[in-house]
Order: sequence, then structure tokens, then C-alpha cells
Amino acid sequence: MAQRIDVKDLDIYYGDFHAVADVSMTIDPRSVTAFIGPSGCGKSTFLRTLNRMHEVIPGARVEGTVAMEGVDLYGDDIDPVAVRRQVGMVFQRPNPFPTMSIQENVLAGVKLVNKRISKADAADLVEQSLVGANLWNEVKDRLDKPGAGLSGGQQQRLCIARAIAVKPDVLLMDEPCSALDPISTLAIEDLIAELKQSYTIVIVTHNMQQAARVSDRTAFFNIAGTGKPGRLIEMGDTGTMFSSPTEKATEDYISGRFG
Ligand SMILES: Nc1ncnc2c1ncn2[C@@H]1O[C@H](COP(=O)(O)OP(=O)(O)OP(=O)(O)O)[C@@H](O)[C@H]1O
Repeated sequence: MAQRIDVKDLDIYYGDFHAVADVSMTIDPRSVTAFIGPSGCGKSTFLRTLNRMHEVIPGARVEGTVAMEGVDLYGDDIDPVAVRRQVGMVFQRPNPFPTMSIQENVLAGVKLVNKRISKADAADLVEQSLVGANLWNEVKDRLDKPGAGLSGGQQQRLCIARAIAVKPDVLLMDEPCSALDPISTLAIEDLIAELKQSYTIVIVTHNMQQAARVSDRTAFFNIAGTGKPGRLIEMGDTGTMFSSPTEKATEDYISGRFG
């Protein structure tokens, strides 16, 4: 299930704008990697290149390689839709489909791939995915009610259930807790700790404490000024990054001196 990702010499563009320069990193399987850094340094942009969502924007492109278990996701024979199935994504704001029921939401991605799933298999998958997202006990008696009727934290866990229902290898999370209250945030953080047993997880967060709590490794990105590309400054074991980073910019950012 979980997969290792090797990024090599990646440059990311929006048309002529060079948004992120020269990133090389390894993301370990069955672990949580956090991306931190000031606004505009390209964390979300880089995250979206890991499942080829970046190129959905007109004019957006990359140079370099993103390899999953040695296979370049940008290779000529690779189907981007298959990549997005293998590498799921959870966004900042919970985005369940408002007119769909809870169970239809869980199955939304699966039905795109497998229209002929039997009722029994679908019911099993709904239960499995909701259990996996720590939501089953709260919703099992109202699976046919609208997903939009859940609390924000529950909606985010529903989105995680929808993402894991297609059985991805990797889960990308772009500030998944920024719209949530502290209790829901802790529920998602606990869930991330459980999910890493099975998945490779990458999370963008502005919250230093969250990066320190949930991640095994942390990557710090920075930007030298407006119009300049963001760069990966330093990446390492989260404990070390927060206690004794190598770069002064990392220390300044972590200690709240800028950003
Ligand atoms: N769709 C887009 N078209 C053109 N430029 C974009 C687009 N999305 C982002 N950018 C630019 O790319 C750069 C990196 O943005 P990005 O959102 O990746 O940074 P970030 O580190 O995730 O920021 P934040 O922490 O504020 O979310 C910024 O200069 C931004 O303006």
C-alpha cells in the first residue's frame, strides 16, 4: 500500500512564473512528512505536483522527476487520472458533495472507477472507509442523510473516508485542520497517526505544534522575496528540525521570528 516518493530536481511553473525551484527530497512510506514555511513559498504548489493536480491549471507545468517506487509519475506512458487515484488528496475546507448522502459521498470516487460495484460490496466499503476515518460510530445510523449535515470536523473525516475508499497508496493533506475547531483538529491528528500505519502521508500545515505532533519528518520551504521561487531549505527528522535545525532561516521561522 504505502509507497516511497523520490523527487529529483523539480522546478514548478505557472506559465512564465517560476513558483518553486530545484526541489529534491525523499518521502518515506508509512510515515508523516510535514511541509512548513511562510505564505507563498510554494508548499501547496509542490504538494499538488505529487499527484499531478498542478497541471490541471492552464499553463502550469513541471520539470524534473517525481518517482513513486522508482516509477516517474510524469513519464510519457503514465495516466494522470490513475496517479490521482493512487495519490489521494484532502483539502483545507471540508468539501463533501452537498446533495449526496454520507454513503454516496464515501463512494463518490469509487463509482468513477467501478460503476458496477455490488450493493453488498459497496456497503462493506462504506463501513470499512468510515471505520478507517474514525467516523463510523458517529454516522452509522444515518448513512442516507446528507453529508452536508455533519459538523465541520465530521465532514473532514468524511472527506478522508472518501479519499481512502479508493484505496490510495499516498494521502496528501493541504492544511486539513485550518477550518476546524481544536477538538476536531485533535481528532484529525489522531486519525493521521493511525493512517500512517497504512499510508504515506504528506501534510501542509501553518501550525508548528501540529507539525511537531503529527510528523516524523519536516521539510522547511522559504522564499527569498516576492516574485522569486520558493525553495526547500532543509528537511530532516521532526525532532531535530524543531530542536536543532542546521539552517538559521529554519530556526528563525520555527521560533516565530518571521512568517
Ligand atoms: N493558480 C495559480 N496561478 C498562478 N500562480 C499561482 C497559482 N497558485 C499559486 N500561485 C503562486 O505560486 C506561489 C506559491 O503559492 P502556494 O499557494 O503554493 O504557496 P504556499 O506556501 O502554499 O502558501 P500559503 O501558505 O499561503 O498557502 C505564490 O507566489 C502564488 O501566488
